[in-house]
Amino acid sequence: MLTAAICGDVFASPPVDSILAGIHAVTGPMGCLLIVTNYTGDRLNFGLAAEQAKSEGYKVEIVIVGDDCALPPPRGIAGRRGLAGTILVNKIAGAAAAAGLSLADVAAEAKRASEMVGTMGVALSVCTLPGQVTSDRLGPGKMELGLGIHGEPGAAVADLQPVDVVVSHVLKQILSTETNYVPITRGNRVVLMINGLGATPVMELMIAAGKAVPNLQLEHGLAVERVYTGSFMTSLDMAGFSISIMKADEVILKHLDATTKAPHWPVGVDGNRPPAKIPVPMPPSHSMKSDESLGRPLQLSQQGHVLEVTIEAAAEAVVNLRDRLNEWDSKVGDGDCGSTMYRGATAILEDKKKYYPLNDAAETVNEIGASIRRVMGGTSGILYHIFCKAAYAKLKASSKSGITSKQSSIAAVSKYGGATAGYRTMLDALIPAAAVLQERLSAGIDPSTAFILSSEAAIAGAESTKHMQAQAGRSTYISPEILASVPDPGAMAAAAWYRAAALAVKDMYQAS
Ligand SMILES: Nc1ncnc2c1ncn2[C@@H]1O[C@H](COP(=O)(O)OP(=O)(O)O)[C@@H](O)[C@H]1O
Ligand SMILES: O=C[C@H](O)COP(=O)(O)O
Ligand SMILES: [Mg+2]
Ligand SMILES: [Mn+2]
Repeated sequence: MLTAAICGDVFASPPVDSILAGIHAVTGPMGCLLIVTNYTGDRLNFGLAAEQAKSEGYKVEIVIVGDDCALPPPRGIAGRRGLAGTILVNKIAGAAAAAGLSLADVAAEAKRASEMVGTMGVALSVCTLPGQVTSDRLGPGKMELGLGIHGEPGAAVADLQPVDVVVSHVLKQILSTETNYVPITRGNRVVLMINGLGATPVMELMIAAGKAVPNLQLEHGLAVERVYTGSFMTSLDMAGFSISIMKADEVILKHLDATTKAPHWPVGVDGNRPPAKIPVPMPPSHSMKSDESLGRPLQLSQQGHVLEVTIEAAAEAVVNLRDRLNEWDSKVGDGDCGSTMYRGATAILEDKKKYYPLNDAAETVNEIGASIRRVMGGTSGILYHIFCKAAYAKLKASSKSGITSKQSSIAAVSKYGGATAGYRTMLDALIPAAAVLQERLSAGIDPSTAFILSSEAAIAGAESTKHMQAQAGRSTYISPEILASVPDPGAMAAAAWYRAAALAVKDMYQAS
């Protein structure tokens, strides 16, 4: 199956450096195919790692899987979520690679497989994030249809039903001719995967499979060629299962039947081969620069001191907001925004003491990006990494480019993330802040007052996300009724660090 799996923190994409370490560890002359589930954080972190690896001379291709059939095509730019159908794509690509196909051919087979598969799930419980209180949103006797595997609320809540009713509903939805998500019609051959979400006994998965097979045959006129039951793609301790259907032909069946060392693949294990041990080189811990002059200066200039205090204040604001960000994200996303931002903020506070050349604003911003890149992961991590890179480029070109560097950071986040004002993201705090800052500076107001006024615009912009429909990120999968009472966590985080930075600057100028 796979040669390597790159893990992030719970529900967050791994950071670019972890992905690069994986690529470095396993890529030979034939190249490397990255199979990525369709989440913003995954797409961007894997995308940047792939670009970096290519620039180092590696051959890398990416296939993105979005097999979710639970929701109508999303309003915004996020696309369909990657679910358990990805496991079938992994198996097919792995067998194609093991058969000696070229990188381009393996990628083409994986892409074709990803277009043949659809998935939908039903949850009987909400999963528990380590260290967080489990949501009680699912009352007794209820189930969620069309779940996401990251704990976000399902597409619909319904009364518990007998398993045959549930299975029949899910199959209809996957095979719907309205959404036309999978190219499966009567008379086709298919494979079926019943995937446990973490807390469903094998016996119950078998019962679901026992209902699904005759339903596919009799109701939908399909030949069921293979049935896989097991816990392949889980959501921590969630009870429930998902069903994936893939259209099958000889090539797909051959790859699915090929032997594999993967211990949990239910057929084809030919035993007795221990997993290969692959040495993984450690990624560099801060920016790739070998420049000896980088590192914390012994003597801070006045500007260096201001920068240090500002960074501290901004990072501490994020640290203090962790639990509330997680709480908001658990309602309108997957509950990890606070933990992801916290990882970044604590790394910044730690690295600042050793690595940040605080007298040089441009290089310091670059080092902040390096701290973020090393530890954060997730959508926020990669977008803040891009934010810092763009600011660095601008500041390096001219040390007086404070406001234009902010604008080009925002433009870069918008370019790569695909969102803009009104999409219900961090940009709804940052864009109004940059606009007010620009306006006040042009009006001749002193910079620290302009900074304060613009931070008020950031707070107001973040609060205004409560009234926005989501067009980017995970909130696009959440119903408008839930969104209406909760602000976008990424916007609140951006407003909080920006406001704290502005207040710190004001305090320092007032004191001097
Ligand atoms: N395309 C995007 N552009 C800008 N910001 C985005 C985008 N998608 C999501 N976000 C921001 O990211 C925040 C969520 O961050 P995080 O929890 O790290 O993401 P995830 O868990 O989805 O990887 C959202 O609240 C939103 O502000
Ligand atoms: O399994 C988690 C996925 O990597 C989610 O990615 P993301 O939340 O960072 O977009
Ligand atoms: Mg996440
Ligand atoms: Mn999240």
